[in-house]
Amino acid sequence: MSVCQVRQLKIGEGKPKVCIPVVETTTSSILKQIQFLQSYLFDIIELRIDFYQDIHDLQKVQDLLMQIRNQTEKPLLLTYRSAREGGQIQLSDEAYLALVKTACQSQCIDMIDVELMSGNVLVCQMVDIAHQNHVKVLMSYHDFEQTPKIQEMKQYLENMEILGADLCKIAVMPHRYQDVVDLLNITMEMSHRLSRPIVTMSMGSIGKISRIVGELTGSAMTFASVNQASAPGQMEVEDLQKLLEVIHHD
Ligand SMILES: O=C1C[C@@](O)(C(=O)O)C[C@@H](O)[C@@H]1O
Repeated sequence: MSVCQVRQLKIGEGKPKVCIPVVETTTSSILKQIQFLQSYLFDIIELRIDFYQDIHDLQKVQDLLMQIRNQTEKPLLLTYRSAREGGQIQLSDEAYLALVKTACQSQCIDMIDVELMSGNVLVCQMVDIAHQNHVKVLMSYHDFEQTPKIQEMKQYLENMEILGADLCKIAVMPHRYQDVVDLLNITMEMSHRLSRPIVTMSMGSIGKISRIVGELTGSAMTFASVNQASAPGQMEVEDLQKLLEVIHHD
């Protein structure tokens, strides 16, 4: 597996890196939650900005990012998850681009989520802005309804690499155990084939196994919750850390 370094963190090496999404809606509740997280063991904070009530006010977004940066040195991933892919709101292309620009230029974030399905032109613009500002791109694809065909999932991951992703991520919904096994199989294959770390998860209850076996299959990051999950199947961080430790090998 290849490695993507963010601050001191080497994503793609050793145990999967644990990311905790913050899904609060106001500046004060977001800052409070991040303060609260300090007592937990994890690697990355994901700010789910689609939950933020002032997402349309870019000055407020910038101020928020600044306050977060002053509060924690943890690697910070900024994610706008579109309603189309299971998030809270749908921004226009212009608003999405402006948000990405503000976040990357703030110099307060380390990684940004870019949705593959935004279209190649927009994706390339966002990747350029991120890289000009030394922000890593976690490119993503989500399907909350089903697990796409194997060939399709592989193609998504390949396209992400071609479009300049630093990390390539897919999150899909299983309906049967075979869907979970398919996801694990393509993870193993693509983590060898691509020259970027990949992140995969099979959501929901039957997909939980995919959130703990990344060290074996080659999924470099896994998402866990503290009180509030941002997707079905996420485990509480303490439970996840125990399971990752049990599976860990030298
Ligand atoms: O894309 C992902 C993965 C995720 O959907 C999950 O299944 O854990 C959770 C989201 O917050 C994150 O942006």
